[in-house]
Amino acid sequence: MVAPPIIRRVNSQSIDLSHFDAAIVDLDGTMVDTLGDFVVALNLMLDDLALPAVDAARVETMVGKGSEHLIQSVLRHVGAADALYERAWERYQHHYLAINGQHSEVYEGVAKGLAALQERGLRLACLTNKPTAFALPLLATKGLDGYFEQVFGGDAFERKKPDPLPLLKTCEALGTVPARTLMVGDSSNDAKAARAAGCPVVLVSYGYNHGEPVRGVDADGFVDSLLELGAQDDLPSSASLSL
Ligand SMILES: O=C(O)COP(=O)(O)O
Ligand SMILES: [Mg+2]
Repeated sequence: MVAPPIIRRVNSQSIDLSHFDAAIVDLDGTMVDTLGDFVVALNLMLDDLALPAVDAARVETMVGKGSEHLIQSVLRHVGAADALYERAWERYQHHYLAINGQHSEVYEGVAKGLAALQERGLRLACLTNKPTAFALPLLATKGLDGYFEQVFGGDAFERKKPDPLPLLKTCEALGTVPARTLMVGDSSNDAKAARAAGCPVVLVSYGYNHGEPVRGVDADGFVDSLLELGAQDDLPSSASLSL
């Protein structure tokens, strides 16, 4: 007889932050709405290469798997040859560093949510697929750098999310075990990496999920803001996070 499928318990139980020693927080789409920066830097790059511009709606579906993937996807989208990649990467890096943070906004509830998680005893690391050289100045410009003991970009380890390696390495750096380290992200990339690493995972409802509805992703819970996650015990039970 075929065994019945295991039904994950979702929307049934409030998450208890005392189960966690740390949280690993994603950057783009989770803490900062960086779509504007991506679009501006990419279009300056395309202009330098005499290629047509891309629009924000298209870029949104390509974000989250690191800059290399983003540039390759954009070049393919505008019908450019793969051979242009090296020059495109050099131009993109130049422009991104010059405009980093200028067309981006911190999402509502992020600073308060991070502070609330810390007050509840969780240590924090930021883990993004963005290059570390982009992530560090962005966090500093947005006043978010002080919350994190560790910041790792997409070039910090041999492989990026959705591979579990960056999460396992971040747990190692924090000195925490994956089962007691909560991943907080915005996409299936974060959720897949967390599942494979053995970290529980909560996704925000507002970020970039490769153009797909985020609630279709296999995650342990969804929140509308980081403040909702950090201050959930203060909310009415109907608004509590499910796990
Ligand atoms: O691909 C990116 O640059 C963004 O990555 P993140 O969502 O992991 O921060
Ligand atoms: Mg993200």
